[in-house]
Amino acid sequence: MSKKYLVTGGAGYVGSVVAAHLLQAGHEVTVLDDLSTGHREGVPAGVRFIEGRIQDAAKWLDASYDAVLHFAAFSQVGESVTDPEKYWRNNVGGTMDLLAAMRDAGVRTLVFSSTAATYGEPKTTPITESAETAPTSPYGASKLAVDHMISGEAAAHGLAAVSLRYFNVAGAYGTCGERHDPESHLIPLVLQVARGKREAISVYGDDYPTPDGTCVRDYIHVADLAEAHLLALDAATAGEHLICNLGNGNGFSVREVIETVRKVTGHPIPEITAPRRGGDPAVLVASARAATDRLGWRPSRADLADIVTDAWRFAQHLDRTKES
Ligand SMILES: NC(=O)c1ccc[n+]([C@@H]2O[C@H](COP(=O)([O-])OP(=O)(O)OC[C@H]3O[C@@H](n4cnc5c(N)ncnc54)[C@H](O)[C@@H]3O)[C@@H](O)[C@H]2O)c1
Ligand SMILES: O=c1ccn([C@@H]2O[C@H](COP(=O)(O)OP(=O)(O)O[C@H]3O[C@H](CO)[C@H](O)[C@H](O)[C@H]3O)[C@@H](O)[C@H]2O)c(=O)[nH]1
Repeated sequence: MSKKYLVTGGAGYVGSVVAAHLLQAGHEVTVLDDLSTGHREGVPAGVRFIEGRIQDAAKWLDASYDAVLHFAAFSQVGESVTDPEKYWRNNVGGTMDLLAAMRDAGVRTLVFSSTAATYGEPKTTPITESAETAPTSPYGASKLAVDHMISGEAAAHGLAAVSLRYFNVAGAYGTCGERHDPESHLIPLVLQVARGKREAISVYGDDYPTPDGTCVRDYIHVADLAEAHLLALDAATAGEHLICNLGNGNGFSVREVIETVRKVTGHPIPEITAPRRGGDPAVLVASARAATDRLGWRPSRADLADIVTDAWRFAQHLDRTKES
């Protein structure tokens, strides 16, 4: 049955891919985005677009919406360390306003973009949802605060809520892909070398306790991630706040990623060994068992070469359309 959804942050990377999936499933989709880091042209055709802030969501939200999928946030880990108040105000303050607007409008289902950054430096691998949450950045702390806020909203006011804790999102879906500015994520940065936009890739540390000394991450295809959001909408239950990790359960090192980009693009990708980046855990790999058990989710694009191939195709699309 066709439903009506509000997607906050739907002009951004993950939100635009989820909006495209909702549309393809036959739903009516409205994107609310202030374009602070998003791109108007990234919003899929056929979606209603409102340029506005989640802080003002009450202006547009009404009982005709079946649920909100909430992606709008600032998400630069480094910036959150130097400008933490920006993160508390937007990610936490903005979500408080959004939850109030949902309560007032009687919209009682929420899917929220949480993050592996809520766990901080893991004590055991793979990471389950019962692992200690000890974020190492204000970004991670702001997302954890929102998770706590949502738990309270579910317990006190019967919200049906699912938080999805993404690990390293990568890849693209058609013309929806990753375009952060500045870019900090490994795969788009390595692809910038292949596109001739940067000379070499810096490898942040090769003395970690991992097989090749570089950090290991769990890369998940953004289209697999999007499918989990549709399943989460079905699984959401009044009064419950379900939290699920989303990852493939496989770790790839920084050097393995660079090597995969060399194979996919045919470019030599020069690399420079640089000092460690502050706050990077050596290994972050998800247990996605809860997502499988509770949502019925199974990733189908776990191969790193497939993920990089889709990201490369999107980068070439940007070059063709002369975008950055
Ligand atoms: N990309 C990742 O690897 C990753 C990993 C874990 C979690 N997340 C989370 O997923 C979500 C989406 O991330 P992304 O990579 O697509 O980021 P993005 O920056 O591409 O998208 C965020 C969108 O939110 C919008 N926005 C920000 N504040 C807003 C506000 N107050 N009102 C309205 N719109 C606002 C921006 O303009 C942007 O379009 C974020 O909540 C992020 O914390 C992302
Ligand atoms: O130029 C670069 C960029 C990154 N890296 C390394 O590549 C790995 C992946 O880095 P990303 O910046 O792509 O991703 P992170 O693992 O830092 O970040 C991810 O995990 C975080 C939780 O720790 C947040 O959830 C964040 O949103 C999510 O993208 C890290 O070891 C990083 O040090 C490099 O060596 N060189």
